[in-house]
Amino acid sequence: MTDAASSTAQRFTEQLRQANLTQWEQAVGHRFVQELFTGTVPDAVMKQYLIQDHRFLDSFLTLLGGAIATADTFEARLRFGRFAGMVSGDENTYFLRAFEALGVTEAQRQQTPDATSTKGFSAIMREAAASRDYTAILAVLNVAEWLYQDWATRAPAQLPESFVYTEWVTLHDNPFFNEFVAFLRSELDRVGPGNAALAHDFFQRAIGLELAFFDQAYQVAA
Ligand SMILES: Cc1ncc(C[n+]2csc(CCO)c2C)c(N)n1
Repeated sequence: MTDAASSTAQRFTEQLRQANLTQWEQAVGHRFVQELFTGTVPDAVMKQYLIQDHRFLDSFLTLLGGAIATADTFEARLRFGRFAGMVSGDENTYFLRAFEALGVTEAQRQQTPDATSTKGFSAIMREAAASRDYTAILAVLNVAEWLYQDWATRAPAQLPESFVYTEWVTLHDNPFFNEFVAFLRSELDRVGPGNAALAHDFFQRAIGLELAFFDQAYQVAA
């Protein structure tokens, strides 16, 4: 192996992914992802997924706030700040437009209880943010962002017609997002080895929740 290749193989974030590869691939290759690419997610499943994911976004912003508070460089704080602005803008309008296109009413959204995996995600994101530990926060952020980028970049060139599907792919595969994932990985590569057990713990739990999150969308009456 060349020096460059061996140092790539030893990246801390790659070690984390390799340690959880089975679950990672199960999530990235999930039925939901396959059906998203072909535009064949049953409407009831897509509605349930998006209702739950819109709630996920609320806790996610708490986690980003934790990253802004605990990052150890000004540059990192600026990056997280810019990203928080993007998430609070474009992505939020995607949800609202998708709810309208799918005929999801405000009442339906309010009456739908939190799925177990939504509660689990909310809890781990709040736990990581409350820990005030930059490594723990980065471990959860890396799973949430990198795993989504991984499946989105595996999408076929020809995407479905409806923006409900297509935009959910392109939101997770575009130059701004890809650069942010690269940044998240380099930050965890840098600080993670100093607190490896903690990083592994949060990373592993977050992957299990990602898988459960896709699964729960199918646990609705179609
Ligand atoms: C369960 C679940 N896990 C990860 C993501 C991905 N994600 C969450 S917030 C965010 C930032 C802006 O897009 C991204 C990429 C998701 N949506 N739902």
